[in-house]
Amino acid sequence: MKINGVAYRSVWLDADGWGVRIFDQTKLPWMVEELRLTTWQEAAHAIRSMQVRGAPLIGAVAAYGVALAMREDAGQLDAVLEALAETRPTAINLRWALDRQRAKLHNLPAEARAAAAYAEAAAIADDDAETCRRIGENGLPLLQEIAAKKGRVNVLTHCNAGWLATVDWGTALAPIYMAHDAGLDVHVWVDETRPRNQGAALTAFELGAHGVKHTVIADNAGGHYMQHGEVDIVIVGTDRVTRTGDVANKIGTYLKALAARDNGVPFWVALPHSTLDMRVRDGVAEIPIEERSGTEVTELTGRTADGRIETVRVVAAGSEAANPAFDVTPARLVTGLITERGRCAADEASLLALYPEKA
Ligand SMILES: CSC[C@H]1O[C@H](OP(=O)(O)O)[C@H](O)[C@@H]1O
Repeated sequence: MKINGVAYRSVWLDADGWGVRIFDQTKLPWMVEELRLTTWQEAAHAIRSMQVRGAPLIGAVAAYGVALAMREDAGQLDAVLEALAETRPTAINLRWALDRQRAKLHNLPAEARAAAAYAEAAAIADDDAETCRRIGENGLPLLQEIAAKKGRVNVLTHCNAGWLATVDWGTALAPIYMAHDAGLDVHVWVDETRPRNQGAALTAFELGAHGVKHTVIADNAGGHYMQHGEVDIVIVGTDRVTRTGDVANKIGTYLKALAARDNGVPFWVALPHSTLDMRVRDGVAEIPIEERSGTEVTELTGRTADGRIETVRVVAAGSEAANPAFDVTPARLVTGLITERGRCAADEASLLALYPEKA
């Protein structure tokens, strides 16, 4: 997508053909700062520190991390795959991308691994960009249907599931970009998404850069707007969908789904094939939920009036903080899933009808 009229992906190969470039998303929206990754350890740090985040993007950067490792020492494949897999536990795309690299590289001679790893990483990135574009196409009719009835479409989204969470286009935001580009009057309620503020910092930045009307709201305000008929549809991304349609996503998603159900607001989840985990049936019981540092809750980073980026403590001294980074929305609260292959109900039969090869 575009920043100041210039088209970008969220991860790309540097001009020298081996370094990997990303945006440091911990600096957005205050600074648009590119980083050049040259080692697998730097890729791992970028994922762990959330310089890059978002399930599909995590997978793509990990795949390039494997390529950087093979360029350095092709004999370290198993150790690097294991180390990258440990960077973040919830988004299944990380495992999916690493499994693809393992399958591609494991039986190759060492001298062939680097070129093959870079080719596979590029294929993963290209697959994600095209997959997300098709998610946009398959989600667009949902917005067109609302617009036909009432003119303006008010969408609520949680966290950031835009192009900064994927290689391009995004998942939840892809239909919104396409609706905007098709001339629909679309407005987005952007959950700020405490504690890392991916909504306030990243979704708002993306939508603003694309000219999409949006309003940032406190996470706790979404139910109020649904009660007052201000939300026509909720569309969120996801980090893992089980074979029964349970949805792991940023903490707070479950509460939005409850409010949506209570107010008769459709609750849709957008995902690429790489986010499906058909090994899991019960998402609440089986999906590992990442516990991040409590300092993400007790501290807040922002820009001062004179332009300095500062971090301040926002919690009483001495108080502890807990910080689960995701929750699981049971399939029963999900209206439907938007995928690159079409839309379907959040249940096993519907998913297998779309993805028969995953039976
Ligand atoms: C398109 S996947 C986006 C998904 O990933 C985010 O988590 P994080 O920012 O911690 O990587 C969030 O759950 C988004 O919905």
